[in-house]
Amino acid sequence: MTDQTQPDIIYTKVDEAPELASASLLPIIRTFAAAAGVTVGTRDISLAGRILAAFPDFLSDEQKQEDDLAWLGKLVKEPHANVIKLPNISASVPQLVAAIEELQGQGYAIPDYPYSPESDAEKEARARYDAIKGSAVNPVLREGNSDRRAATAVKKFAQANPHRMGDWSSDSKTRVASMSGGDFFSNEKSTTLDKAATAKIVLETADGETVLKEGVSFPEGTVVDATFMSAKALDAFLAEEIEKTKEEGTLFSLHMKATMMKVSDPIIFGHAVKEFLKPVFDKYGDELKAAGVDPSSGLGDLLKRVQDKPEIKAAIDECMKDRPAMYMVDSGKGITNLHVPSDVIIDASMPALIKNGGKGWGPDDATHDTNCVIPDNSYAPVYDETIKYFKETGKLDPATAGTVQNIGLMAQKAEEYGSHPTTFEIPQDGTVKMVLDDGTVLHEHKVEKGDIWRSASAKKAPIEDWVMLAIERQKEENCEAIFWLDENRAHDAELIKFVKPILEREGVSDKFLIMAPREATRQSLETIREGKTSIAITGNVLRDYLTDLFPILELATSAKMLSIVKLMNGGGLFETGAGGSAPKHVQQLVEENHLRWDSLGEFCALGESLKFLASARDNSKARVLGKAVEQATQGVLDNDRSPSRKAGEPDNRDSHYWFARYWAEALATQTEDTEISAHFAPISKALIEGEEAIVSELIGAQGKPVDLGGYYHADEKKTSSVMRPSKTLNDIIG
Ligand SMILES: NC(=O)C1=CN([C@@H]2O[C@H](COP(=O)(O)OP(=O)(O)OC[C@H]3O[C@@H](n4cnc5c(N)ncnc54)[C@H](OP(=O)(O)O)[C@@H]3O)[C@@H](O)[C@H]2O)C=CC1
Ligand SMILES: O=C(O)CCC(=O)C(=O)O
Ligand SMILES: [Mg+2]
Repeated sequence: MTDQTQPDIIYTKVDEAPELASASLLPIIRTFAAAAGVTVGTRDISLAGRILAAFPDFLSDEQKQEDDLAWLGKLVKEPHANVIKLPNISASVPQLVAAIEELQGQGYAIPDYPYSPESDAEKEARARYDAIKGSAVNPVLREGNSDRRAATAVKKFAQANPHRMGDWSSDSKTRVASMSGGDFFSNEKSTTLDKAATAKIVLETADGETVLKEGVSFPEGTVVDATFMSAKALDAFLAEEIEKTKEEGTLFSLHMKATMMKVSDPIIFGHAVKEFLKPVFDKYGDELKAAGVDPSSGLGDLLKRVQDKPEIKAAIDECMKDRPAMYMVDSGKGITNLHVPSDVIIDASMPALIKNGGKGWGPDDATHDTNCVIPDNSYAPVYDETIKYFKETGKLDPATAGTVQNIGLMAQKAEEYGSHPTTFEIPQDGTVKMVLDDGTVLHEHKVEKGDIWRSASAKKAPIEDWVMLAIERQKEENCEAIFWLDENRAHDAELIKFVKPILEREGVSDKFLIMAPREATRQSLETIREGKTSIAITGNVLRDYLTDLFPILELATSAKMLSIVKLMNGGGLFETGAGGSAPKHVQQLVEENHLRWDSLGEFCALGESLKFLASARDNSKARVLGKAVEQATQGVLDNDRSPSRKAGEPDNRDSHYWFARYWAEALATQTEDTEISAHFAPISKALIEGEEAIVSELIGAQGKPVDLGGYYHADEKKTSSVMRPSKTLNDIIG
């Protein structure tokens, strides 16, 4: 990889709503950048693209696709990397299967997803699909720690235009339920290695020793954790909460991260499906198994598989009558919380419920108080405390609230999000041991069949980089800064041993607090209620949770966040917002040709990427472009040009027109680079003069269903024609 062969900026091709938005925005970015000699390339990290790249041996030469994720994985370790990363699908099994079927229907002869692989070929296909499953992109690209916050302009806009917040009442029955023991939190052990080591993980049983994993290598200074969740304790807890929910008259809801915790959380989700339908599984367990039912694929998949089994269907209906009402994903279509493991994702689902005053949607298409089941106690206290705080003090006022920024430990697959290769569903009662090459038993746990055992780790260099990033950010903001670490949790206690000496060495110990997540939650909420800023310095999971929770409370969405990954080898990865790919937005576009996706995250990331290019390569034209992007973003906010939610009103495409117009205007009127101003003067003029035609062409396109030629692998030409319906605008952009 050399600078000469590579575009200055790589913009990622993704899925769903952000990819639709790119069809309209990327041509604008490319045209504008080209005028300043900046090149923008694309690399495909979409689910369909990653599937095709994994099966070259099943495809014709024209169908073959390069493995762009592997290419990007190398790029992010190079000092000149400059990547704009949009959110992509982290696929659950049902999503993966749907994408495979769509591709097969388009003539790509890839293998079916083998649910229970038997032959070597099936095992091989399954291994390739498993590598694509879940959050398979972010951990590869995130070779640095995370800095997420609302840009000042975005925060000011939210304060001036506060969104609606649901009221909280002190007698709300909404609550968080977590296990009272036997969970990952209570079983955790953690040690920091004083020298480099290689470990194996074994299960000792009455029948002998099974090697679960070998050759797990750790550099010196790695914090290595091991823990497990007891299957029995989990089932007892779920059974009790189902009963309690019914007594309390609330909605039953389960909040997991089956995408990012792609091994452990689908298993926990499966336990909930099984427990909810316990009488059915007790009576028809064998038949369900024979029909290929895997509870971790959800109720939706189960119902499909028993379509022609009236007796089981009747038993399910009977059981459901006796169960509490469920929190719904789509009450109109009967899609429940337990239908698909990737539908309810905790980072987005809990904040949305909290923003709505603790109410979830029920099967009656009305909102109700909800029991939020989050089995493990490691991070559930954050939501529990938030809910308690709002019950006590009432809702937050976005017009006056301050902001919580985040510095997250993320690099090199830090903590739980890197634990997939070392997570196991225990096949037999016994003892799991993690043994180092010198024979030391690092960790051991007595386990039972079905328990979920896992080891997670965090490396020294990323930890140190994270603490230094926090120090830098605190200096910049000069505000409250809290390490969300619990001295009574094994892993956190190890991290504190890194944090304290660095703070002392840098002479800044007095600028930082160290608080357990529950206490830090309350403290931060009190701080922002006073209109002030707090920096949350957290591990990887809380990075994920908090950068949806606080933005959703403060700005209504995490899509508007600035999300910077300062790559450890010097490059920059600029993520667009902190949220996902908004499948509901695609549904609306397909039905009524209105895309409510807000590209503010893309605008912010583009500005940062150009500024980074300017300083990393001393490129003054990129600096001019970047500054103008900031002005254009400000223009979109000041003039309220963000997309509306309703068809017939300005949408994502309109916001891109205004972004282009303000960008061109800023470039035409700046005086730093006369070549650029001369180039953009006529473009700016054309965009201003074309307003009436462009706006009416864009609005005129809305209101009718559209065909994109696919969902996971849409037709590029069709998508482009849907997303670029204004001839006047297209003629100007070229
Ligand atoms: N970085 C990444 O790559 C990430 C990927 N994901 C993936 O995204 C998919 C969907 O995840 P989900 O949990 O539903 O979360 P999403 O963030 O995609 O959606 C939740 C809701 O947030 C709102 N929203 C999100 N982005 C925008 C935006 N740009 N403009 C306006 N509103 C927005 C929408 O609300 P409304 O419907 O009310 O308009 C949306 O329905 C999954 O496949 C998941 O794995 C999730 C998080 C991060
Ligand atoms: O990688 C994913 O699946 C989700 C990422 C995410 O939610 C985040 O980084 O905030
Ligand atoms: Mg997230």
